[in-house]
Amino acid sequence: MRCDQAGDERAPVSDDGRRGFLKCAAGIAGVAAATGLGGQAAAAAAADRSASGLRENGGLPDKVPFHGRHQAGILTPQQLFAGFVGFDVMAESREALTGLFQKLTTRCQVLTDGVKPLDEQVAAERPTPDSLTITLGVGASLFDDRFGLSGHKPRHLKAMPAFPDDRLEPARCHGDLSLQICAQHPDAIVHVLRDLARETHGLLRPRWRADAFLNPSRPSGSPRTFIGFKDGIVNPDTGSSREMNRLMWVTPPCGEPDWALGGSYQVLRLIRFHIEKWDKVPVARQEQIFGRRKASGAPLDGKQENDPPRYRDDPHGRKIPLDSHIRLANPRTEKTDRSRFLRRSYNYDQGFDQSGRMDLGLVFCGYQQNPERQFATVQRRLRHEPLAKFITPLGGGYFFILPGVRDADDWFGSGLLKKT
Ligand SMILES: C=CC1=C(C)c2cc3[nH]c(cc4nc(cc5[nH]c(cc1n2)c(C)c5CCC(=O)O)C(CCC(=O)O)=C4C)c(C)c3C=C
Ligand SMILES: [Fe+2]
Repeated sequence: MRCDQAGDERAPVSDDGRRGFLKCAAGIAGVAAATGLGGQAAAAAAADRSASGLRENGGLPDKVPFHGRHQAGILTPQQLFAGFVGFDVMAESREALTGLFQKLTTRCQVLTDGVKPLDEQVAAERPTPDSLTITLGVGASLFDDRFGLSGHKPRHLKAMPAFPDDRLEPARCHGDLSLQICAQHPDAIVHVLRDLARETHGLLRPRWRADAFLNPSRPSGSPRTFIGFKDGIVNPDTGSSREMNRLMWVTPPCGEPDWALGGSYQVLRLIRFHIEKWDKVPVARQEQIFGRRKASGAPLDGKQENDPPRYRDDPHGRKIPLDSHIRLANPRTEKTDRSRFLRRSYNYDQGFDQSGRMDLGLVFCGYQQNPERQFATVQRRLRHEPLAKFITPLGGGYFFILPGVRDADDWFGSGLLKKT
């Protein structure tokens, strides 16, 4: 089957409920998969790292390997803080663009090895890796006529369209490049941005930025968004390379250019909550809107967070409403199986707006093989969901996450810029 075919699903619907308790191990395996370790070596490395305190760091190594077939920061278990930035490229020639990508490669490699503050008075401090990952994407606009790349655009890359009910602000959308910078402390993200501003001076102009973070698990399990429900409970199995090759990575025969193999599509959506309105809704109604219990995160037909909802036993939606968020987002049928994708979202809080309303919400971040087959299909299913009244998408973009930098001789976009 080609990567863009949505229906005719032959693979069995996988058992999402199993994943929750495997999440930490899957995260570890995910790191191994991302770095090219396979099978027993990965398991041994995972065991080694758990023994050396990996668990205390949320399943994250202090230093996330930079080199690999895929970029870090996708299968990597989520760090606590994230900065998402859209940039325009100011380079004026193909050579300057190549130089920019090479410079970004060097700096990202050095920084993930250990973030060193630029300030002179603290420069003597030992650099700390802080589980930093920097994940680079390219937007459709990079493939215009400036750099001779127009015939080489990834097949499904286009500017993010406005969906019904979106109120997209141009100043918070799109970009030639995207950076997702994730670390265990917010200052690491600022140091990365300062370093890149200095090192790429004149070549990049920021368009928009969203700083975001994970809330702590309360009292346990998946963290909660500001809407109060646990989020990120169900995701594809990052420990399964078969699942990742079906849902995440650009793999043959996707009809994608060769240079793009090993990459992935990133969908970013800055979604504001109308939290004052939401807070007036009784909890029982909120639970119907999501299809899960607010306190435990369990589906309305289950007891625990990781219990899989059993839609087949509830065809009329008496327990889990047919229009609930989880049921529309993932109906768990054979036909909808290939529209699943990996969510890696964070919360934002930007204080109050001019009317005194709280300006907070979600930096929704999804990774997938094909944004039309996956994100957009799910988004269309969610169109008339009751949650839509309480949220407004304001920004974001579609980006293609470049394949990983293989080794010290390789650089971001080498396949694209060398060959074309
Ligand atoms: C188009 C895709 C999605 C958008 C946009 C989206 C927005 C959004 N979601 C929440 C909160 C939750 N989402 C949950 C599950 C969930 N959401 C999507 C997709 C989109 N969400 C998917 C595919 C799923 C998984 C469904 C499943 O497989 O069962 C949940 C439940 C917990 C969980 O599984 O993570 C919550 C809570 C908000 C607040 C929001 C917009 C602001
Ligand atoms: Fe959701």
